[in-house]
Amino acid sequence: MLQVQGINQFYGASHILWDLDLQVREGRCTCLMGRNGVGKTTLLKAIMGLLPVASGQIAFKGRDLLGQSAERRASLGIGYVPQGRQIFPLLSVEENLQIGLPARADRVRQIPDFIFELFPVLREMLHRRGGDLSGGQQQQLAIGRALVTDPSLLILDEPTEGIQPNVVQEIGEIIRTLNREIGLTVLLVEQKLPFAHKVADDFCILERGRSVATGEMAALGEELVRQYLTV
Ligand SMILES: Nc1ncnc2c1ncn2[C@@H]1O[C@H](COP(=O)(O)OP(=O)(O)OP(=O)(O)O)[C@@H](O)[C@H]1O
Repeated sequence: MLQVQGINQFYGASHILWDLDLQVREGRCTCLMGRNGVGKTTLLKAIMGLLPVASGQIAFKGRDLLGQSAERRASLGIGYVPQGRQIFPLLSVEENLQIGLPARADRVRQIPDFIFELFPVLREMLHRRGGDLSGGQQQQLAIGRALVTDPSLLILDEPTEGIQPNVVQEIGEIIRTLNREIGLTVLLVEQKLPFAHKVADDFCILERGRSVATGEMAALGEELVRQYLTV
């Protein structure tokens, strides 16, 4: 569904992503792994069009993405939940969700009902300020906001970061439901190995901006974990 080929990316003179390939198969959940600073967030931002790339190709459902704006990539069916969630603390839950919808002069921004079926707490908290929600509720809000346009690929950057351990499991169940029951293809960055094992089908490990190992999650061996993932 998503094919990244030979991507090179620079921050100024710093070469961050090196000839990087990534395949995300339709209907599956792929986990992008690697230690801090290896380029995971940079890769997601490049896919979303939030950072320019120097060379390479990115295709979504066979269509070239690199010539498209970030807004256009979202409208083609890619939802993005950034690292740190980035909800607006002073806006209501409803306003935060509406921000995910494209602006239409001819009608009120209507939040689809399935969002509240997936996240009943967001309906309960609809008029509360985003900043008043707990960390887990904010993560649901951030995922809900990425889903209001009904994407076919959902990209999540460290969805469990800063979330209490008992809520991490809840976030995992939400991602599993989205992927296995609703059929969304998922690409996520995740550093917690047990969580990755629970939700993901495939892995791709980055090391210093290069893809160094890929495969099925069930086959991720101890040697790769020791070499590239443990700190
Ligand atoms: N805006 C920026 N300007 C310059 N260098 C940057 C910028 N953002 C990130 N970097 C550098 O790019 C490299 C990759 O960073 P990136 O955030 O993509 O890594 P990551 O794997 O997502 O790490 P983490 O798990 O800590 O979020 C790091 O060396 C980082 O210092």
